[in-house]
Amino acid sequence: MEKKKLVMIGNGMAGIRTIEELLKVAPDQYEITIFGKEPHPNYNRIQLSTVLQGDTTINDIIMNDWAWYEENQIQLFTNESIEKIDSNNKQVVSAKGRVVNYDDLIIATGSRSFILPIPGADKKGVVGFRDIANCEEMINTAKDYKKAVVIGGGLLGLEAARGLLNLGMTVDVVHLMPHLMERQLDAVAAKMLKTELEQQGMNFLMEKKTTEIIGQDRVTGLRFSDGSEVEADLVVMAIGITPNVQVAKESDIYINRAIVVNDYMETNVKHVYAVGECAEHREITYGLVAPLYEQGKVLAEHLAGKQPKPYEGTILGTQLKVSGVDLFSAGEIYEDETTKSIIVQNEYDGVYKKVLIRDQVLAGIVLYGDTKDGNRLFKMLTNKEDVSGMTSVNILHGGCGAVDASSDVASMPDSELVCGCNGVTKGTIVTAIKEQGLSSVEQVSSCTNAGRSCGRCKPMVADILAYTLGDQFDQTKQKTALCGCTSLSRDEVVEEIKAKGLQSVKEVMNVLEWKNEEGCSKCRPAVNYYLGMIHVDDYHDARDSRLVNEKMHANIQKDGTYSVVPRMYGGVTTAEDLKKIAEVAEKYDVPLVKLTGGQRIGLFGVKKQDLPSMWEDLGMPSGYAYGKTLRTVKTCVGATFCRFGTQDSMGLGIELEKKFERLDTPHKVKMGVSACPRNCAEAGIKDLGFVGIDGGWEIYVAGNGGVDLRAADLLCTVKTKEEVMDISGAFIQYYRETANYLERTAPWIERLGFEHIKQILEDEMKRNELNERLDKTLKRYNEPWQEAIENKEIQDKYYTTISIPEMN
Ligand SMILES: Cc1cc2nc3c(=O)[nH]c(=O)nc-3n(C[C@H](O)[C@H](O)[C@H](O)COP(=O)(O)OP(=O)(O)OC[C@H]3O[C@@H](n4cnc5c(N)ncnc54)[C@H](O)[C@@H]3O)c2cc1C
Ligand SMILES: NC(=O)c1ccc[n+]([C@@H]2O[C@H](COP(=O)([O-])OP(=O)(O)OC[C@H]3O[C@@H](n4cnc5c(N)ncnc54)[C@H](O)[C@@H]3O)[C@@H](O)[C@H]2O)c1
Ligand code: SF4
Ligand code: FES
Repeated sequence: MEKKKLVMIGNGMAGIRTIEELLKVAPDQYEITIFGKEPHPNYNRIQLSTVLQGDTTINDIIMNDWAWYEENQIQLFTNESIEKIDSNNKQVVSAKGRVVNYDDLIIATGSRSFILPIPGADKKGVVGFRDIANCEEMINTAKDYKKAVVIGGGLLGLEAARGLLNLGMTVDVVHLMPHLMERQLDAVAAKMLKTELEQQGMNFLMEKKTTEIIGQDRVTGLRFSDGSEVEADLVVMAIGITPNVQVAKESDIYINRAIVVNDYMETNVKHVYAVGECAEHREITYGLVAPLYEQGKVLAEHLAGKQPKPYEGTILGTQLKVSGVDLFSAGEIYEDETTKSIIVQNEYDGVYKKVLIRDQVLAGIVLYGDTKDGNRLFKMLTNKEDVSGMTSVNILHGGCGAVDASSDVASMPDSELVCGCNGVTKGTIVTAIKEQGLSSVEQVSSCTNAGRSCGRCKPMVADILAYTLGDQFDQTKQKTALCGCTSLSRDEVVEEIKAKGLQSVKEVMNVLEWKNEEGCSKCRPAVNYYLGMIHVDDYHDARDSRLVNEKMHANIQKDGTYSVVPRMYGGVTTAEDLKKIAEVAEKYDVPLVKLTGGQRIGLFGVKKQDLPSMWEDLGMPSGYAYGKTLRTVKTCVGATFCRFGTQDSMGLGIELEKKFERLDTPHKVKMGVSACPRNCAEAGIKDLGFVGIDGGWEIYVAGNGGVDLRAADLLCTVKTKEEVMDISGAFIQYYRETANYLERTAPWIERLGFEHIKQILEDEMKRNELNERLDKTLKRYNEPWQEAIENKEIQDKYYTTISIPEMN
């Protein structure tokens, strides 16, 4: 049966959760196309605060990588917004003019930062805080400027302010109201919060209304309604959000504050749904993920025809992600004549607790300084539990004064909520641990979703694991399980492959009893790599288990096109090769021809179906610009032309590249060869670097010039090219055999210790053994594009077009 077409506008948290839920209940129902305005795959927006605060990196917050879309056969267009919905013809039109038909349409466009409509708001240095681009702008600004002002003392503003302090800026927070976070905290809790944040270094300008942003091109300060001014190099607006509904505005979809939906997320137009922050349900638009995920589940089940329970709205619980601050708030904040309150204020310990009760049920909770009763109280609030038989102590502190984590967990009822973001209870987690044999927090997350959003519940998940597994709980496994599909660590998997002689990815997963028999995008490429590393003589590579770029032998670009980067050994080319590249660029109408950082020429924006014939026309080897393998060997001109050169850097570079090209390594490997210590080829920030000196070469290892800058360590000095090849081969092979898949040489050497690696490489016998295994492995590689050109099956399987929506 032909699949129905589902199009989703927006590639954010609520939308993608909806698709994940849909794939669970109706994996084959739809051919799915997603448009995202941002250039990234789906990421955890919540964690932008932690990225800004320096606790994690952008790479770590990707939730569904490119491979996930590919594996689920989802056509993703990033960096491409939808500008028009034509609900009569059931079509959407993108800003690039792409027209795509749908049977069902989901609008999941989220919100944008509200920017004060005041003079100067468009100056350089004024940003919202909503996406990766904003986050990067703040991080970059902090490198050159020192004074930040955050407008808005709500959740977002305070998390941004903490991040900017961590980036070394001085920070003023401008707030309109008399106390901070007035939507979540009462005056007492807000005062305690303000005192704590002042101690952390924030300065507050309370009850200030900004009327103008001053400066020429770039912001230099703010002016307030009372005439006072404050200096600023960076202004972050965190004064709330505006739902993104422009795209629906010109159609006949009904919009109030946001897109109005019913209890099944249906809009007034048939086959058009809205979910997330762009949706308005019973006159409420939500700005936290918990309700949006509930909406997503209902919508997915509705689309799958499962007749879900209607979505009836959510009571929100909030916390602030600033270290040193422990607060929780839910429901109503302020007393009135219909409420009775229980209040405990312990100024000495900095603890404040307030529970509001109306008609014998909880109406609101404010906790500051001690939030361990937050989830229990929140459950009482949402379940509308009758508290008439309870004392105030019982309400505030529960049945017993338990202290340690395990007894806390033991006394928790199964129905108690553990992960507020994802609505996961203790009972669900315990059942998953027992039934699926889970043994790490990561596995519990991937199985139940607990911990996948703000991450605050992870310590509690770990406590539940420890309590449920008892003696079998192994703290070390918490970090080392290969992925959620197995409880085995990398080393255990490698040992099992060797001991049991396992030959294929499928066999590894079967014999080692993977929980998910197909594996996932994390373990499949890793297992394929380990198998290839172990079976030196022969290994039948599982191409479909590789990461998408390696599978395609081309780097997939933001817009779904690919890049073509032919090899230029040592960065050296010829007029003949340049002519070929120019002809191919012209023939295939290549939109961008660019010199890459690795001294070669890249052709960008190539259509998938053009790849084989382009490579055939080029007749050059692949540069593997997409691979976990040797990428480039950067060289300086060296002794051949440079008057400072003492060695033949180009000659050595070419020899190295020819020897190690195509070899699978745990992560990409880059090399640099300079012919004198002026080091023009930047050998000091390469995985392997060589610097010519009088009478020989210095060999440097484990440098990195990327995000985590690391200067390479001097491993040794040698006299001849042969020694260089010998040490390099042994180094690479030792890295191949001992690193975790996707671990660069820099973290690997930190983990194993430089001295240890040096000792191994100083041992001639070990070096010989390593080189022997390496040489055997190198024999089995062929030129991948030559194979593809000669093999029709490969071409049909990987390089024909599938369901790419047509351009208008
Ligand atoms: C810094 C920060 C910290 C946060 N912390 C928390 C927290 O601790 N807890 C919590 O629960 N929530 C938190 N949130 C809120 C949470 O991130 C949002 O509620 C959630 O991301 C909303 O999901 P969504 O899918 O509705 O919107 P989004 O995640 O914003 O996704 C919408 C996507 O649609 C795209 N889009 C918009 N228009 C178009 C178009 N016309 N065509 C194509 N694409 C389009 C947007 O570019 C965006 O990528 C935080 C938010 C921020 C910014
Ligand atoms: N930890 C979390 O749960 C978390 C963290 C960050 C963001 N978020 C979500 O992101 C969204 C945006 O957060 P937000 O804090 O911007 O929104 P918000 O609406 O919660 O808070 C905005 C704050 O700015 C203040 N304000 C409004 N106008 C002002 C002005 N002119 N000058 C000074 N202050 C002014 C308001 O009084 C309010 O306290 C919300 O939906 C929020 O829930 C949640
Ligand atoms: S590294 Fe030395 S030899 Fe090479 S180009 Fe620079 S100055 Fe010349
Ligand atoms: S509470 Fe946020 S991920 Fe669990």
